Amino acid sequence: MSGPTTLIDKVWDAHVVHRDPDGADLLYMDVHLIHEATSAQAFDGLATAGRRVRRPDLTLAVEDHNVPTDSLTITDPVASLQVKTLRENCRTHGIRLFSHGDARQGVVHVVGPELGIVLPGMTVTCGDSHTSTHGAFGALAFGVGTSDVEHVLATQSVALRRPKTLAAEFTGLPPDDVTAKDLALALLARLDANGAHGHVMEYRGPSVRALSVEGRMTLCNMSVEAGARAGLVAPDETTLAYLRERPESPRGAEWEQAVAYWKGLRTDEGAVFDRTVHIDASALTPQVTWGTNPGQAVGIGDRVPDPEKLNGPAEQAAARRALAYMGLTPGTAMRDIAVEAVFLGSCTNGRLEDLRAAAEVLRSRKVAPGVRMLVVPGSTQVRRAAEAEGLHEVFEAAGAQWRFSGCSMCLGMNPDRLSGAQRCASTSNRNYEGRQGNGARTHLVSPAMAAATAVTGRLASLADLD
Ligand SMILES: CC(C)[C@H](C(=O)O)[C@@H](O)C(=O)O
Ligand code: SF4
Repeated sequence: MSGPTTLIDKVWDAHVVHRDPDGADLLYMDVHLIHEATSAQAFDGLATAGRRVRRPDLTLAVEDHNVPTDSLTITDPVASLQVKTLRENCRTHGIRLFSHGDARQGVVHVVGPELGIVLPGMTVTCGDSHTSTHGAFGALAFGVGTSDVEHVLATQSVALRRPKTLAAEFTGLPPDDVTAKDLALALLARLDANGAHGHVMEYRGPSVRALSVEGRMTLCNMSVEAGARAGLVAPDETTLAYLRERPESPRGAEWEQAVAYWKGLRTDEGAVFDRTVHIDASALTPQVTWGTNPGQAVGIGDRVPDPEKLNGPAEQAAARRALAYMGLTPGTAMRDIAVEAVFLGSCTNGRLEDLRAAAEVLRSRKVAPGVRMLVVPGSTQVRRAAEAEGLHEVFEAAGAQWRFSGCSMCLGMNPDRLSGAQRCASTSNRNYEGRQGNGARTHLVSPAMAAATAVTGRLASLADLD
């Protein structure tokens, strides 16, 4: 590419190994993350083809999706088999694996960044849609399917069509109670569930710059919920400060060299995006979802929308169906909706900063009677850091359960599930039908709102607390 270029195109172009006439580019991958839920078939395919893993040194495996969070012993037969298979595959190919109980175990998208193995300008892939999280560092991070996982294992590259570029411009600065999660939900509400299909988004503007790296991870994590291939934020001083302290980030002269390169990782003045969306962050309020896709979100002070008043027949039909599933009536104030469960965790909002925000709310307050609250650190490192600050005591004193790390109630793949049509305020990223258990009803919120909701027993923000 010549002339002013977007960051997305710069990172893409720096990784093209081969251009195919049919339009796909073969892209080199700097980091490959794997987990027990989506790697077994890929390793099987590799074995059938008689191949080895090309770069075990660039591959990192964790156990996260299936593991129980109330114990370090896996008893479920399906989970046991998946974990055993991952362990065998990692042993066979010499891949580093963080197992349940390891000090560095955790949700794959929390573990990679905290180790410092994802750096600005890198390409990252994983057989998991929320790989987009790693875009927070100015990396191009793609979730791929199992056949692509096999391809990356075998060749350290993957064939992808060049994405379109979308600038998500957040103008102004948000009010104090509006977090990265609220920015993400507000953007999704604007874009609709599949509105960024085929694009990579670059998050831009002063409110993105003001976010911590953790907040940027929350934002990038949800890119895929808009149908985007990935999302990223250009690196800056905040990124450098985060990376400087990571155990595996470059040191000494290598660090200096890397920083010099990273400084050029930004969208040039005058570069043109295929599409631009503006969101006025200063006008936002804390967001909550009412439906069964993450873009069905409103401000906490709003009401459940009337499907008949939405735009067009498709959106109306989707809303009718969502409301039937969610057991909600149009016009109900969001603040009047009572919940039975609260889930604080996941790769969206299971980092230390998220736990701190919730603990702040729960300090000297109690979880409402009849509400079950699970606090699940995104990684064992997060769990230990939180314990060192005494956050676990705050959660337990409030009546919440303090767990080991894993994907937990983010999805019903492990013992942490809701039963029946239970309603849950959740800091995760998906509210699809059955996501947290068959029939379960999910309302996506930020950590602070999850904690406020736990206290009041109804969907709430900080403004609802005494
Ligand atoms: C199980 C895995 C394939 C899935 C994903 O791709 O994202 C999961 O992590 C999720 O969040 O739904
Ligand atoms: S925490 Fe949830 S979103 Fe993240 S990887 Fe696990 S299941 Fe997927």
